[in-house]
Amino acid sequence: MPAPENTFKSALASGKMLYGCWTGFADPYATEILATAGFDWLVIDGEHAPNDLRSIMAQLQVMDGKSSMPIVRLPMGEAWLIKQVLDVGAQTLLIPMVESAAEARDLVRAMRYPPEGIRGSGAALARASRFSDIPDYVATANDQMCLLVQVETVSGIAALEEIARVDGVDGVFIGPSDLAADMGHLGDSSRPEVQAAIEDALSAIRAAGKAPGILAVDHDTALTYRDWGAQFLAVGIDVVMLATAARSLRERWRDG
Ligand SMILES: O=C(O)C(=O)C[C@H](O)[C@@H](O)CO
Repeated sequence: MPAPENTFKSALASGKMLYGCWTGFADPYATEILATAGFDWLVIDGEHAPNDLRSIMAQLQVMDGKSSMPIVRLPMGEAWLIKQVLDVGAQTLLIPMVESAAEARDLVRAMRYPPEGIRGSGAALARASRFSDIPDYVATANDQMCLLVQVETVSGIAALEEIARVDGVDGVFIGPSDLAADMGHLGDSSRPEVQAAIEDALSAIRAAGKAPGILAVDHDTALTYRDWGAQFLAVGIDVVMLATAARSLRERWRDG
């Protein structure tokens, strides 16, 4: 029995449009609710949400068997972190702040067992192998790994084509907030020069034969990014949805 199919990787390769949502509560109960909404994918955010290895694992557990496919974002692309999160069952990783093809190649190797890579072989006790219930897990896991790199700095954009063409990079996510910040427009990704950079980047990723991804919580902006070629498109953040709805409800009763 081989390693479980990475259905997100398969869907990405099919070219299908995939709509996603960010999860930031770092709680399996909230993620389980979100997984009933019908999104194609959910990001379990280990960069900007208070997640740790156990909370990431708990969210992977509640997503098992759901139609929404999990993507785990790590705070940085460190090999030891990648080893741990793959062993608890992640198959698709989103790694922020990638700025060179060399970094991307290192990430590909960190996600794969030898000889293709350096992933430590501890599958015997790992959730990923169903605790050794998948006897040929180590022999088949590499093919199910899906790497999404985030390009979100001026340096990263300059190296975008080389990064996208790295064998083993399945998709490139453009981070509008961090890119705007690095371009000198902290907090404002709507600036024309930032938008131009995003449009060119999404096009270049497609030209390299890889899947472009991005996030936009504003509906019209998300439509624009889809028109510009985004294939895995995040259209919401759970924390923002709750906070916005709660404040709006209270405002409706402000004057009784
Ligand atoms: O730079 C960005 O934009 C992203 O990487 C997405 C954000 O990190 C996401 O957390 C929403 O703010």
